[in-house]
Amino acid sequence: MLRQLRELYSLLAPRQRRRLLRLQGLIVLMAFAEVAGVISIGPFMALVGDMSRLQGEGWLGQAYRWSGADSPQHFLSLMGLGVLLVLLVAALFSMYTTWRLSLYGAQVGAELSSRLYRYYLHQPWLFHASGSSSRLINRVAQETQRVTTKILQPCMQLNAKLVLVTCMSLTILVYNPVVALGGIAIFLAAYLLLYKTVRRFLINNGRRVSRSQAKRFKLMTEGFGGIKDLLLLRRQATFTTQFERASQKVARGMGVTQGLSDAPRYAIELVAFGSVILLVLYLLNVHQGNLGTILPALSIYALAGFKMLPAYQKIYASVSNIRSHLAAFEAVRDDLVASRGYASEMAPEGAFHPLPLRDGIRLDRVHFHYPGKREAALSGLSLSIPAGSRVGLVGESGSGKSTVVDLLLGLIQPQKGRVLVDDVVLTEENLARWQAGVGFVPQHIFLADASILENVAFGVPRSEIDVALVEKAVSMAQLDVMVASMPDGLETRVGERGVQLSGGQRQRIGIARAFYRQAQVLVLDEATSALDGITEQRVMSDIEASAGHCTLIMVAHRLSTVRDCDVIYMIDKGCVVDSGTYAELAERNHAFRMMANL
Ligand SMILES: Nc1ncnc2c1ncn2[C@@H]1O[C@H](COP(=O)(O)OP(=O)(O)OP(=O)(O)O)[C@@H](O)[C@H]1O
Repeated sequence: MLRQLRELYSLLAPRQRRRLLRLQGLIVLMAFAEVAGVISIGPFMALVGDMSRLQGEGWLGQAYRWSGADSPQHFLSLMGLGVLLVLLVAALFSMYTTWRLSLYGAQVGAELSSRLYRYYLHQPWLFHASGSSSRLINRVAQETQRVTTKILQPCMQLNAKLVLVTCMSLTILVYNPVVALGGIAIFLAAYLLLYKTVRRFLINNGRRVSRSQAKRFKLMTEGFGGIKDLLLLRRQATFTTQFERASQKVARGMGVTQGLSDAPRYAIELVAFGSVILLVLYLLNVHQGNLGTILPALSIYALAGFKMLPAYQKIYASVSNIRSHLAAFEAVRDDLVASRGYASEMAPEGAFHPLPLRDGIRLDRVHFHYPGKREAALSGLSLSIPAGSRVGLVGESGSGKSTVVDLLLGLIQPQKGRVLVDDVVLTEENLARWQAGVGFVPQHIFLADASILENVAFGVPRSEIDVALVEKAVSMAQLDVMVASMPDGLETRVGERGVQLSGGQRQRIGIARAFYRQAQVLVLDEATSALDGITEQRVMSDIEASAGHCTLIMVAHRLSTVRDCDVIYMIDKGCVVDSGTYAELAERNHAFRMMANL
């Protein structure tokens, strides 16, 4: 456990560590204030037990004469008030420190969560293509939440209470070593015994919660994501049953951990009462029943015990919570380590000047192998795309067209071969500049639950959207009639993932999004497949019109889409098997004729 906590500490940013150090100072001061409160009760009780001390030469007698109190009772009341004041200051200090500690824990948790989110959003395409988004959502939302409330915040509590218990124990140790050592030994033994008994159980319990939590997120993402199929197939029960089972496991796991952290309190209270009886008997025996001597010691022990008992309980509860939820930290640890020192902000889009394209783009004998796949997706594929031309990529499903598109977009890099823009090889250094000039329209457009305006200018802050440019892009994508018929025009919201729009309308928003970027290279991956023939023709002719200065790369199953292309590449098993104009291919290539239904 200590190893993991050290790792967690090493993940903190220097600023967070400095704050922690300042809080540590506050914690020590809080412990001193609490100790002062406990000690202050001693003289007061000594006086209650033996008022004749006021007449003596001791410091109590001197304080009485100096105070100007007109009677011993008056002095006792003043002392009582003084004790209350010290206790009040200690209580206020403790409240303030606890509040700061909770805030600190929550803030660190929020920062870790944001750091993970930022890290995941900046990961390359393959990272996302080979993993599941529900796993990432679970880590950013749920596991970091557990790290915050079940590890970080208990850690802060643990820290504060350990300092308090140590200071308090040292104080009673100075006051009476026998009583202090006896008391500490009894409580430590009781808690250690409890902890040893439940430790393994807590660890396994935490792992079970992590597994079930991940399953719940997966079921939510898949259930809501595939709702249309679920409704149609009436398979909701499969999902709800699994969800219920996973939820029960999470609830049981969390409940058991909480119960195991809280329940021992009652057993320990019993130990505490037993100890008080033992203490009274011991003191009466040592001081031969002299109440005046016993009372102050007893009050100090009682108050110290009153403060230490919940502190011990908190330490135990914190340790069991931390132990049980370490699995949550383990789930995100590697990603948190990887995200350490991650650039807090990537340069904004506009900061890159697009890489100019004068001659053309060339794929030179590129190979690409997806991790974990036996067959290569691309094996030595070469093709060239002259600047300003319209190029079509056709081929059977799985032949490698989308992989070529991903290479052209710079989303993946070839394992062998080169991607050349003019004669410049595309590398990590110039990738951002290349991407700044490329517009991409995928087959499935992602629409945010926002207005059409915001969806066209996707990712641009609301105040920085160029509305005139959006209007132009909307008109070029043949969307102006639809927008004009909508109640709020460009401000009309489209619903989550664009559920309030037809497939064709969604795709046209995607096309408008590419136009908004004023890209010099436009890549359309099955972008017009959801449009009806007439609309496709109109959108294509608009794209063609605007593509006067644009290079157009189109992937299409429907060959009519690429009919007007300057060159069409036929791809099969990761290689270019033929190329030419539509007419040339239709004349000489049998497979092409089959695809075109000629
Ligand atoms: N993220 C991925 N992980 C592993 N393999 C992949 C991944 N994406 C594609 N592949 C594999 O790479 C090969 C080429 O796929 P690609 O998507 O490029 O074909 P495609 O021609 O675009 O197909 P379609 O027309 O069906 O979209 C296929 O065998 C596919 O299974």
